[in-house]
Amino acid sequence: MTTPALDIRNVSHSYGARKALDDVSFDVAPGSFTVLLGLNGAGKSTLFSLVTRLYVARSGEIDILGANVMREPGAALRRLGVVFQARTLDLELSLMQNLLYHAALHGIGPLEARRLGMEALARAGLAERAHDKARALSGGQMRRVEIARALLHKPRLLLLDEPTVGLDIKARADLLAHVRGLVRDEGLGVLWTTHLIDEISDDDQVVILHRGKVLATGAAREIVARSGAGDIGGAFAKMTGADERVS
Ligand SMILES: Nc1ncnc2c1ncn2[C@@H]1O[C@H](COP(=O)(O)OP(=O)(O)OP(=O)(O)O)[C@@H](O)[C@H]1O
Repeated sequence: MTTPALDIRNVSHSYGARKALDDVSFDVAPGSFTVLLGLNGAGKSTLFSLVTRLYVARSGEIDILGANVMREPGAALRRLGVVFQARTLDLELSLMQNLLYHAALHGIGPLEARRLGMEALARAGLAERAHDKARALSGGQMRRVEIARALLHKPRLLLLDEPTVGLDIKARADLLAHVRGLVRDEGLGVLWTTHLIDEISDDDQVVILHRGKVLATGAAREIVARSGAGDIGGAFAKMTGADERVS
């Protein structure tokens, strides 16, 4: 069996008495676009914090390409790229400076960092903007730079936490197409969190997370078929109660 890009087994986490994650298990295969679908408060950000080791899981195991985040954190985190929900570019720096800063944090020397930076910007369609300040970019372009930065050290797993928040319809579609292209062309494993049904394609892998529990995993079309609903929004509503529709 191929080693999963991300393997989450029986993970639980509480904030005081509030259980944010309850025995969560799923995996992300290499070269798969996996959507973590859940409403606000489902536990998506908590899960991100555990995978990135911002928090320590109270119970359960998390492996990134076979490296355990607790026992081998250095190896695990080197295989991981993350795009957080909040924007994190320095707007006063150029795109290249933003990338070089990240490369330095990963111990990549300046010459190699410039080469990798130009390569990453070209992949993002932004090579000609390398020396523009980040402030001059549109929201969608900024997201692409954040993705380029997250991929600079060549991780095999990319996590994106609600990356389309604040983008218009076209920028959302472009960003989705860009990331799906990375999955297809480079075999990256991607975990994309959202509460937006229309970001899911029939062939995507989906994990439905609701109030800290995984309610379903599998290809979107299989989840829909199993539920007897007409579409993934209907399947979600059936599983969670009709009043809890995702948009
Ligand atoms: N630092 C914290 N202290 C206490 N409770 C928290 C904390 N962070 C999250 N929670 C609670 O844990 C649960 C899961 O929250 P989490 O932010 O992980 O969900 P989410 O799916 O990412 O939602 P959102 O999209 O709104 O960020 C919620 O009930 C939330 O109120």
